[in-house]
Formats: sequence, structure tokens, C-alpha cells
Amino acid sequence: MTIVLTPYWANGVQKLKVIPRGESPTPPSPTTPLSRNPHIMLTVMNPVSALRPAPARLAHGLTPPALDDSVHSVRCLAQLRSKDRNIEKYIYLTQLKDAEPNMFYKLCVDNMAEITPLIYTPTVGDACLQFSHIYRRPEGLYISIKDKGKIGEVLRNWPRIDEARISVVTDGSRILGLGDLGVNGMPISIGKLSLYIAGAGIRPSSTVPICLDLGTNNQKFLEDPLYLGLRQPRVPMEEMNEFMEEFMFEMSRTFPNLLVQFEDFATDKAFAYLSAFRNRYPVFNDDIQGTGGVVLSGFMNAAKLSSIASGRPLSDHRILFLGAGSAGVGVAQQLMSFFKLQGLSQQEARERIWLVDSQGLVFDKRGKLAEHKLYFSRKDYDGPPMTDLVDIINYVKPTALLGLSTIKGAFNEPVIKTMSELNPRPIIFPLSNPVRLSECEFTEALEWSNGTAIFASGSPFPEQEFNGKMHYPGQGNNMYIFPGLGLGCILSKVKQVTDGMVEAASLGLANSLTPEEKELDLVYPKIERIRDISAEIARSVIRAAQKDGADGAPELKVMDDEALLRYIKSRMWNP
Ligand SMILES: NC(=O)C1=CN([C@@H]2O[C@H](COP(=O)(O)OP(=O)(O)OC[C@H]3O[C@@H](n4cnc5c(N)ncnc54)[C@H](O)[C@@H]3O)[C@@H](O)[C@H]2O)C=CC1
Ligand SMILES: CC(=O)C(=O)O
Ligand SMILES: [Mg+2]
Repeated sequence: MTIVLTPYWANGVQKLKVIPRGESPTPPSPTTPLSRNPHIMLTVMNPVSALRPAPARLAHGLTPPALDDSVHSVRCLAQLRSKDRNIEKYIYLTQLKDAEPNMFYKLCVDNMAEITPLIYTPTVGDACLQFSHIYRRPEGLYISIKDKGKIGEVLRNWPRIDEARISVVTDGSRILGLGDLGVNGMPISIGKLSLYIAGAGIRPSSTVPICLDLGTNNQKFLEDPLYLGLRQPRVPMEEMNEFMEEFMFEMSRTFPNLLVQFEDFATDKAFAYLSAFRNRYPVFNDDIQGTGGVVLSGFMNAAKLSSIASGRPLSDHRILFLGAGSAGVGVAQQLMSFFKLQGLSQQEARERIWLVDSQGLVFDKRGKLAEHKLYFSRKDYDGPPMTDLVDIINYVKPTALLGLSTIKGAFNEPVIKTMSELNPRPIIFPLSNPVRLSECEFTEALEWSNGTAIFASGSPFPEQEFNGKMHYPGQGNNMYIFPGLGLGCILSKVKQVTDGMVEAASLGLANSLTPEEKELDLVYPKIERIRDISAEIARSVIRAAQKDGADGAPELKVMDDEALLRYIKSRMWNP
């Protein structure tokens, strides 16, 4: 029997047809009763992972008499909550998405705060670590180094080429702070795209999760009989460069309307491929640009709170980074905008930023530095290497300490106490993921700063009462930026993702706090409002694309801002 994947939609449900070899592939009328249909009709419920048909459903008699969607969502939530371990919840949700995508996304949209940590960080980190063991069904595209020379052929196996609008692509070489996870990186692409769908109303069928397999240097995985990727070390950079050239070229040929998000490439590759492709294809790097955008936004709100307490002008802030990888340097680059918006020159803005890596303070006289650290390397220090974080804080006197180092506990009691001695309201952003690699926990920051810290972390922490007052941690995670950025890019059919568009996304997010959220000292809006926020971000991005001449949808130019927002909302997919 030949399986012909000719999907079409009937009554809101995608159908696939299984045709005996040699028969015509014309789909029968969706109204043909199942029993009289000469073909076997299969109902495919999941446009994202519709690579294998699910059993027939919905026809009369095939579901219990009292199955009602509103009650079923309560049932699904109860099943989810009955599981003790988050990884079990992840597996349950993955199966639900496969079997009933509408229900899955309804649960996500209605319970954003509860479900996001299960499909995204921190749980997605465990899902990646265990992917080869918990794998059940195909989802997404795998392109391996063995496909070099015929990548286009593999891409054309994707069942919904015409609908494809957004792809998250990882090579698994630096998944969150967990290192090289090879092909086990696929859940990160899937998880990010689920947030695009839930958080910005991107149509599920337009998303393409991709994991590139260039080998892995993870010895444990190479020795694991269940490992799902190629059993070979990573290929040299030169070979990977050729592979990436072919991959991006074939992507643009196969999917002419696709925006590509690079995700969790190791730092050298992250910078190299962003600069190699950003002027040729619509592509952005989430760890460099998305993280830069989200931290700029939270920092703007945090700096206002901190300056109210200290009386220092905004332009006087001093930012110390622990971690100088793709995320640290990406954020540092984006934070230059904060100082420039205060009227500082490029040079003055740069002088407000200090980097610390695994060797300590980054300064010119230290010796040879990786290319991406050069711009922020200090020219004004020529003493001995400085490695102790408390010493560095006492030297720099920062108002803000940002962690993108993957070092759990690096913001310890002496560090936070020193920051608190220097600042009435220190800005403490431990941004490493997943939660177990966070530089400090929310309770620690509150306790050691006596409740004064303005806090945002990469992964979520629960709110806390301290000294009789409720305190709310922010989540400084690129998940606030990329859904709206992607939506804006898709609707305005961009040819490129410019710096102006990323900055616009960031400012759109910073300005989205409601009076109630400001009253609570929040630096990011509540995640429950993500859809509205994404729409606002998309509008800012579209306007910036128009300004930069990067858009391809002239009809949006004539709309005023209100009409554009209405249009964006009307185009968002709802489960
Ligand atoms: N909150 C968010 O939205 C995002 C968070 N991240 C997180 O940022 C972290 C770093 O990501 P990348 O920059 O891509 O990784 P990376 O591995 O390139 O960078 C890590 C940096 O930390 C430094 N480092 C390592 N050990 C150190 C030590 N003991 N003391 C001081 N510095 C040390 C390294 O020298 C390097 O500069 C990851 O945990 C990742 O999950 C990344 C992107 C977004
Ligand atoms: C959030 C994210 O993109 C990361 O931790 O890599
Ligand atoms: Mg990432």
C-alpha cells in the first residue's frame, strides 16, 4: 500500500488519504460517510507533527456520547496535574499535542504560566537530555552531515512546504546551559515553536522545527545505545561552513517565505552564521538578538526603579556581565542602545559595560581574546588578572549584575551583599538556563539584599513574600521577544531582520507594562498577556521593517497604527 500524503481540511480537521498502489490520489469528498468511503480515511489532528496519521476520530460512534470540548479541557488539565514529575508532564503534553493539537494549544493559551515551564525552560532542558530515551513519534526535520550535497531533497520531504513560514533551527551544540546535546537538541526547536503558536498565534502548520546533526562531542551520548543521532564527533568548522551554506541556500529555495531562527548554536558558530547569513536571508539568532532584546527591555524598566531609589541618572548605570558567550555579548551589544537613548555616544556607552568570563575580567592586556569579546574588552585596566567576582564588583562598582555564565550559585551571598552595599536597589539578573544553572535563586537574592534586589531570571521562580511584602520575579527570557518578532516578520514578509527591528521589539516590550504591573515593580509584563504583547511587538517590528526598507508587504504601510494592530490580531491563529 502506498501512503499518499495529500492533506486537506474538512470541518476544521486535516485529513490524509491512504491509497492502494496505482489508485488515483484524488481525495474523496469529506462528506462521504466513512463506511462507504472506498478509501481508508484517516484524521490527522496535529498539523505540526502530522508525519504519521492518528487513528480515526470524531465520526459518530467513535467518541463517547458526552465528550464535550470544554469539559475535556478540564479532564486534560486534571490528567496533566496528576503527574508528579515534570518530565512526565512534558511527555503527556507531547502526546496531547500529537493527538489533539487544538486541545494542547488551548491548554497552553489558557494556562500560560503553568504550562510554559513544562514545554519550555526548565523542563525542556530535561527533555533534551533524555530525548533519545523518551522519543516516541516523529516531529520536525532532521538534516545530517550525511545529507550534504542533497539537502534540498531532504527538505522537500516536509509535508507542508507551501505553508511554511517560520523555522527554528538548532545544531544542538549548546542547548541552554547544558552543552553539546547533539540531535537531542530537537525539543528546543519544538518548544520554541510551540511558544510561537501559543504566544503569538502563528499557525501550527506553518512551523518547521529543525535539528541539524553534525555529530556530537558528547561522549556519554556517543556511548548510549539509544542515542538517536549520528555516532560520530562533530565535523570540523570548515566542513560545517559548507554544510550551512548549502542548507541555507536550499532552505530559501524550498521555503521561499520562511523566517529562520538560529537557536542554541555554540558561541563561535552562533556569531559566525549570524554574520554570514543575516544580509542574505531572513534570519536572526535568538540567543544573541532575542536575548539582547528581552534584557534591554527588562533593564530599561529595572534601571528606572533603581534610579528612583538611588537618585542617579539613567545614564550613570554600570553593567557587569558574568559570562561573555553568545548570550552575554549579544545582550551587551543590545544594551548599548539603552545608553545611547540617554544621549551617550557609542564610546561612552561601551565604557558602561564590563565583561567577566571563566578567566575573570576581560581586558586588553590579559592576552589573546576570542573575537566576540574584543569590542567590550576593557582598555582602561592593566593590572593583574582579576578573577574574584567580589573584587571585580568592588573595582567596577556596577549598578547591575547580569549572569549568562551557566554557573549555578555564582551570585552567592558575598556577591549579592556587595551589590547591595553599593546600591540601594541593585539590579540582579541571573539569566542562565535551565533553572538549576541559575546564578542564584529568587529567595537568595531577596534574603541577601534584604528585599531590595530588582530581579529577573532566565527560568521562572515563584513569587515570594519577604518582610511582609510580596515580591515578583521577572522572567528575562527571549520567549517574550521571539514570538512577536516572528509574527511581525511573517506578516510584513521581511527580506532581512535588521537591528532596528530587534530594538523595536525590545522597546515594544518595555512599554507594554500596565499601571498595575508598574505598581508591583514588575520589569516584565505578566506572561498571561503574551498574546496582546506579541501583537504590540509585531506592530513595532513591522513599522521598523518599513522604516529600514526590509518589508515586503506594502499594503501594511497605508494602515494607521490602530488598523495595523487590528489586522495583526485578526491574523493570529486561535485554537
Ligand atoms: N535568559 C535567556 O533568555 C537566555 C539565557 N541564555 C543562557 O545563557 C547561558 C550562556 O549561554 P551562551 O552565552 O550561549 O554560552 P557560552 O557557553 O558561550 O557562554 C558562557 C560564558 O560564561 C563564561 N563562564 C564559564 N564559566 C565561568 C566562570 N566560572 N566564571 C565566569 N564566567 C564563566 C564563559 O567563559 C563564557 O563566556 C546559558 O545558560 C543559556 O541558557 C542564553 C540565551 C537566552
Ligand atoms: C532561553 C534560551 O534561548 C537559552 O537559554 O538558550
Ligand atoms: Mg537559546
